[in-house]
Amino acid sequence: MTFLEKIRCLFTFGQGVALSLPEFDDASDPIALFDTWFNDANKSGILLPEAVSVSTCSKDGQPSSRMVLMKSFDERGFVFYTNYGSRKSHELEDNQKVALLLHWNVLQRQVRIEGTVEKTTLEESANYFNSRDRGSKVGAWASKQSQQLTHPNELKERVKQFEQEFSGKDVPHPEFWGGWRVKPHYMEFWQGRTSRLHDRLCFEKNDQTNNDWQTFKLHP
Ligand SMILES: Cc1cc2nc3c(=O)[nH]c(=O)nc-3n(C[C@H](O)[C@H](O)[C@H](O)COP(=O)(O)O)c2cc1C
Ligand code: PXP
Repeated sequence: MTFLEKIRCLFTFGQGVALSLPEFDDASDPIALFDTWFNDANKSGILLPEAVSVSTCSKDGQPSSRMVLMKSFDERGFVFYTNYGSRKSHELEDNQKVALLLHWNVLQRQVRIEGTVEKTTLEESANYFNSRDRGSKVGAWASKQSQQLTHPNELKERVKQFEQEFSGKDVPHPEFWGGWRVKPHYMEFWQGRTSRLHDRLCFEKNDQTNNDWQTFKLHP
């Protein structure tokens, strides 16, 4: 983003933004557009532009959402890492349908993604786990994510226990911790505009085996 664009964003905040939209036609690729928007978000100085809401659904149809950090994306999908014993992971095991939501407020932009999940490979999960700092690695072992604490000091005690267990050694990658890749079949790019006359650029595909996206626009 240029300095001038930043100033224009500041002045138009809340009333739509002055960033130009890319050309949009049937040949457009939503991953390439996401890449452009993600770069804009990174350059804009927004804290944690990679923070994304993940919505899952329980067997009986109860949706739930939480934030995670998106660690990578490409043509294959959007990846985040978590505990495979967590609530979100249990729900994703039962129902692979998932929705992601990103909001970059300074840019007046929102991206909606719908798709299905698959687990990242063991190698991919281990590679990412091994890149984390030691404290977060120990934390992953200590946290029985989404389970109730049985007593107030349980988490602290478990951290101590695993610090001792791995003292002087590398912290290994736990098999209960890894990535989910969201394979999109619907993506919508929302750009705020004046008078609430926003742009909504949508991409949809019916066949996961190819990269043929249909494009259309929606009323705001
Ligand atoms: C900004 C932000 C980023 C987060 N990133 C992650 C993440 O990448 N992975 C994760 O497991 N939890 C992350 N969390 C915690 C989750 O929001 C959530 O509390 C946790 O994963 C348990 O969710 P669940 O019980 O629905 O499975 C993050 C929270 C915030 C606020
Ligand atoms: C519980 C948990 N797991 C994973 C992450 C992902 O971030 P990182 O791998 O950078 O620690 C976060 C980020 O808040 C988190 O809270």
